[in-house]
Amino acid sequence: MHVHELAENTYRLFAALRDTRPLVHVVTNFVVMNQTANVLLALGASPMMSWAEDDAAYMSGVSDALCINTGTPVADRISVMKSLMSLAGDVEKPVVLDPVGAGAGPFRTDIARELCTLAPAKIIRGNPSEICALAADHLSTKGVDSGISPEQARAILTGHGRPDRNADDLPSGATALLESASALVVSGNTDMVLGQGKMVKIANGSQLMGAVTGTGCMLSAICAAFYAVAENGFDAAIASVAVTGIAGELAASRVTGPGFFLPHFIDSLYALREADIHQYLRAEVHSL
Ligand SMILES: Nc1ncnc2c1ncn2[C@@H]1O[C@H](COP(=O)(O)OP(=O)(O)OP(=O)(O)O)[C@@H](O)[C@H]1O
Ligand SMILES: Cc1ncsc1CCO
Ligand SMILES: [Mg+2]
Repeated sequence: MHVHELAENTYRLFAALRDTRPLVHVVTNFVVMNQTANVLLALGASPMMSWAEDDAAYMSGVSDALCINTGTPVADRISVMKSLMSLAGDVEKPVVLDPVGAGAGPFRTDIARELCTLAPAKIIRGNPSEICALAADHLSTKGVDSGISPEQARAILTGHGRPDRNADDLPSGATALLESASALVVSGNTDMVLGQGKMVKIANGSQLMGAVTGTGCMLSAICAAFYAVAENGFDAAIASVAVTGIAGELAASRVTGPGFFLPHFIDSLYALREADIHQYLRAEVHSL
């Protein structure tokens, strides 16, 4: 597929999102809850941030997509996350799992791994070491930050460089994890979207996105909004990464540091035009 087709598909999904205004139920961490709701509104979706167990069955019945983020995993939240993912799995509702801090100690890693077994129609979006902690038992996350680069993650996830690897009979970490997901998004200076046998690399974004907290969490919520209107998780993930990166780049061009970055990111998402997607998208398609 050509970058022009990726841009066209991204805009088609963006327009569909704005037309339908999907209800996105987000159970996320206490650090980013408010900014995530504002980002979803600016994008054109309708956010709902409840984490009450009493609310779970009703919300699951009316929401168009679910985003689960394990950033502040207190007991009540873990329990409602599991209930919501199971309910979503029953009706094949689009789900995004953001395994914040997977690979930073056994507590978080185990929670993320258990959530991975629920709701197969899901995008898993994390930074390089979070995804590698799920796919390849590679434990290198520093708190909530990645301990490895996207390129190192690519080598680990595809099994590249492993002496025992036989492409025919040994599934790579990514392939095995994709049995419980429709797409994997590994974010960083370059983002990778992995699906069965295919990968798209997207080089948009700005260093400032790593200088404020929660851009990854917001990307995951954006993935859920796009998944609500997309035919599959892979296309939803590409559109989400593209839109987030381009809005981030436009915001970064208007500020001198992280302090004002976030409001400009919200404004850039709100004002994003079809022409911006065509002009700025930098993507490459690879086979895995
Ligand atoms: N150096 C960079 N250059 C370009 N874009 C970046 C850079 N660092 C992060 N990004 C972008 O920021 C977003 C979040 O990615 P990141 O890997 O920082 O997530 P994260 O570690 O999960 O963040 P958080 O935990 O703070 O939510 C992605 O859209 C990514 O493309
Ligand atoms: C900083 C931080 N700590 C727990 S969750 C979170 C938000 C970014 O993942
Ligand atoms: Mg994160």
